[in-house]
Amino acid sequence: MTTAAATPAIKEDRILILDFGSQYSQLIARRVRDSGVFCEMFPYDIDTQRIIDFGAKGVILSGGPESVHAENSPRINDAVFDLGVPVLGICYGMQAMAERFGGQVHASDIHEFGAATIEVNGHSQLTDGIEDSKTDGAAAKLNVWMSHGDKVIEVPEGFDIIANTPSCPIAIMANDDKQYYGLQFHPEVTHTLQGQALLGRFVHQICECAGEWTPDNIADMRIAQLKEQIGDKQVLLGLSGGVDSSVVAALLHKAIGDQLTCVFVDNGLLRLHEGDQVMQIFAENMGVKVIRVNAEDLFLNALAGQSDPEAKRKIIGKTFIDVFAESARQVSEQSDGKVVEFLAQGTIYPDVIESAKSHQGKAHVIKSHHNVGGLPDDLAFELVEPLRDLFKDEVRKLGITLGLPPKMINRHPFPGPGLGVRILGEVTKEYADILRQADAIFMEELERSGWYDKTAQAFAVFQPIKSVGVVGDGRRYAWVIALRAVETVDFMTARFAHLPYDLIETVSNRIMNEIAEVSRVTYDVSSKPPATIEWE
Ligand SMILES: Nc1ncnc2c1ncn2[C@@H]1O[C@H](COP(=O)(O)OP(=O)(O)OP(=O)(O)O)[C@@H](O)[C@H]1O
Ligand SMILES: O=c1[nH]c(=O)c2[nH+]cn([C@@H]3O[C@H](COP(=O)(O)O)[C@@H](O)[C@H]3O)c2[nH]1
Ligand SMILES: NC(=O)CC[C@H](N)C(=O)O
Ligand SMILES: [Mg+2]
Repeated sequence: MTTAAATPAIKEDRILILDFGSQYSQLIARRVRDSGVFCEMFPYDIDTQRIIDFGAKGVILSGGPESVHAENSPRINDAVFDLGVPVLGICYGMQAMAERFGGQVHASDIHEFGAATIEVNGHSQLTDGIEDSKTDGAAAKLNVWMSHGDKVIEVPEGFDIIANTPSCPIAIMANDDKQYYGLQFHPEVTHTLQGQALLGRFVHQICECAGEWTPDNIADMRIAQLKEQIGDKQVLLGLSGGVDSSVVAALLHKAIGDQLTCVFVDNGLLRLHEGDQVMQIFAENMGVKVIRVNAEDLFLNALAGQSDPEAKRKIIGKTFIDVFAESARQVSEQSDGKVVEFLAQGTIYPDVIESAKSHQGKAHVIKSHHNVGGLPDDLAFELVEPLRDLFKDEVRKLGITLGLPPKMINRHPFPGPGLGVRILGEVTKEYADILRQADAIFMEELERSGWYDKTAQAFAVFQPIKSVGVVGDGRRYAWVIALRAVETVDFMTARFAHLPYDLIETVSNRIMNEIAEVSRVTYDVSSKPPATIEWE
């Protein structure tokens, strides 16, 4: 029974975003969450049942590249309007709504792109009192950001024209009775100065969502959801000591106490002394039961001879599950034979998106995160993934609320496949030992120079190629280490960190001097996209 956590009966007030393919759709989600309201985005064509089950208090229809006049262009599922909740259409979303209710949309190839000032002449619940500037007696003005070719030229019955620009006669339309609204511009981009105010007005006043998407409330809500999902059953949590699984541990500990057993797997692909550190932190800070499994041989044997990145990820994902299954048997034996039905993981939203298991869009598989795309099809557990819809910065805030130590919260992420995806090609213990030493030197110097906290993630990568060097008049023919450091907020895009040359020089000299098996060090200057953060 491989099941993603089902939508629980206890729900926070929530907004449904239907994505028609705009480049800014993801920003709508961020803005709504920033105003304290939970939301999720789905492709415009998801099943009717899912639209109903989501339990939205309001729906936002995104923009999109298509034209409502084009054959087979996307249409709004009528189930949206049957929900009886307010609907906000943005750009394409507005045009599709106008067309649906009998208005007229004028097709054009010419694009209006960029800043525009609109005049607000009409009144609506959405817009009244929201303005950038107003002189007595004159129309209120809004500075907005447009990106469209088509435009609505006649509003449907029941709608009023609220605002216009010289080139766009209907920049805002509103039907206050039904609470349907259309914006031709993009409120989700920061160039629309009152964009956050308009979205806030929509979700709070019009949809009547409470501003409960705050770390305190998220914690309470998730704990209640976990109690409901798990009942009196036993749960096994894969605990890596990273931010995500530590936050899950804290949530589960609060929700179900000693029905929780954590398993920390030493897969031989961890950083220097990591196993001991994790066990120590958890014994000291968390008061949760943790089993440590030494599975280095198991992982390295399974990986022997494998050099394809996706194959390696799948093997690691499966071996993790094998270890979890064995631990579950042991836990079950120790608790009067009660079967462990649930496996908890610290899966977060970017893991899901990049493994394309998302209900969020039709994204391509970039890489199979071991805990999502790398899971076997015949998983014998029901998954518990309370962070599956959160971004990393939201997880960190939640961790602080739950009282986790800042040192744990501010750790750089470390991928489950660990050094397995930082040793390019085949993984061996020899390579892992060399890489561990190089990585430890890099971390030490980052900490010492204060750059650890200024970068979002940094690590060393083992290159299985040899390069010639000269040491003490002798020839050295040895391996190459790459250093990687990035700046990013959400790990979806990243810029390589502009570390000072002096720091890179210190690290490079130390690595080549202290590790005889390394003859050369390089610095990775690739950003994401087009590169990814990890090399495999
Ligand atoms: N060594 C490990 N032992 C047990 N479970 C693990 C291990 N490594 C990863 N996992 C599981 O896989 C999940 C995803 O790993 P990932 O590295 O993305 O998250 P994390 O380690 O919790 O946090 P971070 O991203 O900050 O490293 C973890 O949350 C955890 O449930
Ligand atoms: O738990 C994980 N399992 C994985 O299989 C995995 N692959 C990448 N990452 C981490 O995800 C973030 C984005 O990485 P990429 O740009 O390489 O996709 C970075 O923070 C990566 O370290 C993983 N985490
Ligand atoms: N940004 C959008 O949603 C654009 C909508 C539509 N494709 C247009 O050009 O008008
Ligand atoms: Mg990790």
